[in-house]
Amino acid sequence: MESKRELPTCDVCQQPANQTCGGCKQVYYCSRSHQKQGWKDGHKTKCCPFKIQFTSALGRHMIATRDIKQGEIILKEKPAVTGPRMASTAHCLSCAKKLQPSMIEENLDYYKCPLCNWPMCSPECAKDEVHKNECKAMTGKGYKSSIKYDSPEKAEAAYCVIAPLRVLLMKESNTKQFENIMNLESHLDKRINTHLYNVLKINLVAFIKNVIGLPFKDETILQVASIFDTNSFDVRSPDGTKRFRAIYVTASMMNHNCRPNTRHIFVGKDYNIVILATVPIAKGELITATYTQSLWGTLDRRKHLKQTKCFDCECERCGDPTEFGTYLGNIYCSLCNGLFNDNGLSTGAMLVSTNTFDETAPWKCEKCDHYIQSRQMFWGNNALKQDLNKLNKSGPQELEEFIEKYKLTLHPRNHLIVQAKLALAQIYGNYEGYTLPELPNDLLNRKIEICHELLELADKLEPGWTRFRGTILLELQAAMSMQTKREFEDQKLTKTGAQDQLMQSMALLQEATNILRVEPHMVETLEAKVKELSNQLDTANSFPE
Ligand SMILES: C[S@@+](CC[C@H](N)C(=O)[O-])C[C@H]1O[C@@H](n2cnc3c(N)ncnc32)[C@H](O)[C@@H]1O
Repeated sequence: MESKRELPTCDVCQQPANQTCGGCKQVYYCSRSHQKQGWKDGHKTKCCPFKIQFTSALGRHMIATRDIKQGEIILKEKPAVTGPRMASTAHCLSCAKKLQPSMIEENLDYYKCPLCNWPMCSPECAKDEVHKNECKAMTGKGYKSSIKYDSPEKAEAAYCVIAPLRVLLMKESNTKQFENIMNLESHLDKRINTHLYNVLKINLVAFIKNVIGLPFKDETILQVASIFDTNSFDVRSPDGTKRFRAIYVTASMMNHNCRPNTRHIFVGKDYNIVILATVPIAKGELITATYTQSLWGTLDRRKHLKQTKCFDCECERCGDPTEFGTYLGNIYCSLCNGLFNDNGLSTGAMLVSTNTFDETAPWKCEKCDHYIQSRQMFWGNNALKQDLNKLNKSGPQELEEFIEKYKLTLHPRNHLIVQAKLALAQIYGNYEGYTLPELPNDLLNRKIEICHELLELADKLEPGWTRFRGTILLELQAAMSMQTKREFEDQKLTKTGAQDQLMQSMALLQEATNILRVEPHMVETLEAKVKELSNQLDTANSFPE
């Protein structure tokens, strides 16, 4: 016999109901008035287009409870706790600003909190609420920081105590939030015997127990450090002067995917996180973020995820030896190599991993029977990475030479070549001596060509409304507008041709604006760019036919 389906009931009066909340599609109401009442009674703070589920393979993760549109805000959340990074150069403990030493009593030193002696940016910050509890806990036990800062660029390990201390002090001051944080995944069992955690056992545990005298077990103290390592977001102010770690309890329920469907930004003076859908997300789909760099090859991404987040990524991209046909992490086969097409690019075949989920699996040529061991790939990759890191990136010359030097080994979309091209896209058009008006036509064309390549790559690896796409679109439209101006002045373009090209630039700028206008610090720049391009269009329109 068919079982009777239970009728949904109204969240307010528990009577049968047939209307759902439009925001989450999870809660039912019998009428419009009860929907309004439910909203006021507290649904307002709980309504969201996702739910948290659990599976043994993925742990807790976010699932869309309704279709989510591209660009839609999925979640806005305050940080549960913030703190300096594990090892940090001198940063203010309150506002997180990177500090510069100044002359204090004839010595180059930082301004320090008069009570606990940690470097701060000002007396106001020393008195700030964020710092109050830890300052009291330290000075109450007669502790004063005595770190000797050798250089403003040297990261100090002593900072590792601050963020865990803030969480542990919450047990008394904000018990609910303390429990929320302690409920997060830590992977302490996998981290506890690593070198870093052996150091923390000596420094952090001794500081919390012996110096501050807090009655926590060693394991609880290390668990907090491990919760930070697993869940915290790296937060930076738009101008790059402030940098810290923050835990957002709900946002940290987003699992990782190497082709994510969200991005996040931080807004307001409290650095609230805003999670945005970069592509349309269908009801029932996982809502994912990336914990690594999208422009790294699979070997590097999986290694980073294993080391920092303690899991083996088995997403679709990691499972595809060509990374959706981009060959981002691949190199040419040294036997098949040597043939070129008309553009001077190698037409050789690629070496691909025989099992991307096994980092020890050999790599094989797609055309011939040539194999190499995975460790050769690792070594080669690392050697070239070091080569790239050493380059002078204040100008284009060494980056262009790198691309030329490795064109027989690395595909034009190999991640190292892509990183060099990304740097070039910024240099051409922006750096001194290479600003758009100064750029010769061949370099202007080079910038445009690189921007197109990068956008194509982004479509495959991190599609949709990502910050990467928004930024490259801005670079491309600026270069294209300059190209149009020059071609029109050189009479290579008719008035209609110029108008058409400027309209294409405007379409790119519109898309960049749709992507980036949610970032408050971008609004002014975007408005200025729209105004500039509109003026250029008006000028073109005013020319006689
Ligand atoms: C920020 S937490 C995400 C929430 C976590 N799943 C939980 O249950 O608390 C990060 C951890 O989630 C797990 N995780 C995230 N993405 C994953 C994925 N794609 N596959 C397997 N585990 C994943 C890993 O254990 C990782 O260290």
